[in-house]
Amino acid sequence: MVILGLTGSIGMGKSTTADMFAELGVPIHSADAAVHAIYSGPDAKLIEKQFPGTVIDGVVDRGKLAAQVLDRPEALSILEKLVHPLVRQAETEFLKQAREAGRTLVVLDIPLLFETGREAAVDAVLVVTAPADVQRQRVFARPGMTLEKLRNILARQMPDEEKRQKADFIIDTSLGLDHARKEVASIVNELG
Ligand SMILES: CC(C)(COP(=O)(O)OP(=O)(O)OC[C@H]1O[C@@H](n2cnc3c(N)ncnc32)[C@H](O)[C@@H]1O)[C@@H](O)C(=O)NCCC(=O)NCCS
Ligand SMILES: Nc1ncnc2c1ncn2[C@@H]1O[C@H](COP(=O)(O)OP(=O)(O)OP(=O)(O)O)[C@@H](O)[C@H]1O
Repeated sequence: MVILGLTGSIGMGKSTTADMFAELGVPIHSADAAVHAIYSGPDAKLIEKQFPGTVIDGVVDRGKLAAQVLDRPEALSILEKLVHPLVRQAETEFLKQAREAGRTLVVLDIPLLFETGREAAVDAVLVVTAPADVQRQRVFARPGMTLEKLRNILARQMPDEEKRQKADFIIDTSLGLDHARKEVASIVNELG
C-alpha cells in the first residue's frame, strides 16, 4: 500500500485537494479533522486540565485555546505534545483498516508533515502551494484571522519554498480547481 503525504502551509489548499483524492475513491485521513474529533471527544478533558477555561460543555473552544497558545510558543509546544500522539494513533488505526481492506493507495493530510518529521512515515509527499499574495487573500477571507495570528502561524511553519524543495509532487492551487483535479488524477494513476 502506497502512503502519500499531503501537506502545505496555511490556506494553500490541503482540504480542497484532499477532497479531490476522495472523489477518486482514495481513502483520506486528515490530521486537522482528527484534532477536531479529539477536541469534541473524551480527551478534551486533557486539554482542560492543561489549559483551564478552554473547554465548554465538554468541547474545546478553539478560539479560547488559540488565544492561550498562538502567541506563546512554549504553550503551543505543550499543546502539540498532548495532541500529536493522539493524532498519530488515529492515523495508525486508519492505515491498519486501509491495509485490511486491501487498499493500494491512501492519503495522509498532515499540515505539519515536515515540521514534525513525518515524511519518514510516508512513501511520497505532495505539497500544495500558491503564490504568497493568493495565500494571504485566502487566509484573510476567513473570519477571525488577523495579521498577528497569521504571522504567529507562519512562524511555526516551514517556509513554502523549503516544502516545495522536499516534495515529490507539487500542485499550484492558484491555477484553479480543474488544473488541480487533473494533477490529482495523474498522481493517482502513477501511484494507485
Ligand atoms: C491553535 C488552534 C486551537 C487554532 O484553531 P483554529 O480553528 O483557529 O485554526 P486551525 O486549526 O484551522 O489552524 C489554522 C492554521 O494553523 C495551522 N496550525 C495549527 N496548529 C499549528 C501548529 N501547532 N503549528 C503550526 N501551524 C499550526 C494549521 O495547520 C492551519 O494551517 C488549533 O490549530 C490547534 O489546536 N493546534 C494544535 C494542534 C495542531 O498542531 N494542529 C495542527 C495539525 S495536526
Ligand atoms: N485548486 C484550487 N483552485 C482554486 N481555489 C482553490 C484551490 N484549492 C484551494 N482553493 C481555495 O483556497 C482556499 C483554501 O483552501 P483549503 O481550505 O483547502 O486550504 P487548507 O490548506 O486546507 O487550509 P488550512 O491550512 O487553513 O487548513 C479555499 O477558499 C479554496 O476554495
